[in-house]
Amino acid sequence: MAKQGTSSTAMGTVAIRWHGSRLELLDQRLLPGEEHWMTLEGASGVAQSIRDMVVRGAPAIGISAAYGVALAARHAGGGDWKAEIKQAIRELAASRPTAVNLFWALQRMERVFHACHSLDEAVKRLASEAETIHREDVEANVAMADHALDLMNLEKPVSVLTHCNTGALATGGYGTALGVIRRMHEKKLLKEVFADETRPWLQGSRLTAWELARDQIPVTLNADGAAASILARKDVRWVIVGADRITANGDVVNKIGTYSLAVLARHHRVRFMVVAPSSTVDMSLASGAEVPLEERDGLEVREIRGIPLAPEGVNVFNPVFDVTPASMIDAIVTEKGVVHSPNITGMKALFG
Ligand SMILES: CSC[C@@H](O)[C@@H](O)C(=O)COP(=O)(O)O
Repeated sequence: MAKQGTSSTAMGTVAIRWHGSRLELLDQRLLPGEEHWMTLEGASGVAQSIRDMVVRGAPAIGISAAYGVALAARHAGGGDWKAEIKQAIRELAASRPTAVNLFWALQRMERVFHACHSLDEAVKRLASEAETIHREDVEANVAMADHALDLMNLEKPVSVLTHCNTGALATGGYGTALGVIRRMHEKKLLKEVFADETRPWLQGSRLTAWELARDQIPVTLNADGAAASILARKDVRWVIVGADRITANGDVVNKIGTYSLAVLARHHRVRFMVVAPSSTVDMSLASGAEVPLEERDGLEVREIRGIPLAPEGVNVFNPVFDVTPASMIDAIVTEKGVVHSPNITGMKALFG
C-alpha cells in the first residue's frame, strides 16, 4: 500500500514514521520528483524496501530493520512465534551487506527478543527497543554536530564539500555529515556547501540537494568529476562525509567515490572528516579489507529511469562502496568523541 503525505515535521525532514502497527517509509527512489510514502506491515516488506533502496543510508537501514523486527512480533501467528521472529531477523540481515548499523540494530533487537517470555511481552518490548534505537540515533547526530563544530573551531564562514546523502533521509533525523553542515548553517559558519551528485544512484543530486533546499540551506551541486577542480579553486576547508562501516584500524567504508575524494583532499591540503554514530563502528574487523563491499546491478550505471546512457548490454562494474584508508582521514567524529588521525590505538581508546 502506498500513500502521500508530508515528510516535514516540527523537527525537520523525516523519512521514517512509526505508527505502532505499521511503518511508513518515504520512497527515496522517487525523490526529488515525488513524495510518496510506502506503508509496511511486515518484516518481509521492510527487508525488500532496504534491498530496493526505498530506504537507504546506514543508520536509516538499521532503524528500519529494528521496526521490521517489531512488526514481525506484532504479526506473529501465535504458534511458534519465536521461530517467526528469528526468520524475520534472518531475512532482514540478508537485505544489504555493507552498513554495519543493520547488524548492530538486529543484534540489539535479538537481545531483547531472547529476554522475552511471551509473545505479548515481545510485541511491547521490541517496539519500544526500535523506538529507542530511532531516538538515540537522532540524539547521536546532534551530539556529533557539536563535536564537529568544536573540532573545526571556525571564526568565520567556510566552504565544505560533501558526498552522497547523510542527512535526515539517511538517518533517524538531522543527519551525520549533513547534520554538521546543518549546524554550520544554523551558526552562520557555512559559506558554501558543494554536493557531489554521487553517481550512479545520485544520492547527492536527488536527495542531498532536495533535503538542503527544503530546509533552506543553499547548496551548489557538482558532477563528481568536478570535485578536484573545486578543491583546487574554491577555498574549500573541509570535506565532510558519512560512513557505512568503520573498522578497528580506522578505515572507513562509505559510498563509492569517498576514497577518491580523500585522495583529492590530501593532494589539495583540504582536511577530511568522517562523521558517524558509534553504531557504524565495527571493532570486530581489523581493517576495511575485511568488509563486504556491495556490488549492485549494472543497470544503475547503464540507464536512468529507463533512459539508456550506454550501449545495451555493455559490461559494467558497479561497486557501491569503497574503503578510505585511515591514513587519509584527519578525524572521525562520533557521539562518543573525536578520533584524530585515526589508528588502532585511537579507535580502541574510544570504542574498547
Ligand atoms: C548517514 S549515511 C552514511 C552512509 O550510509 C552514506 O554515506 C552512504 O554511503 C549511503 O549509501 P546508500 O547506498 O545510499 O545506502
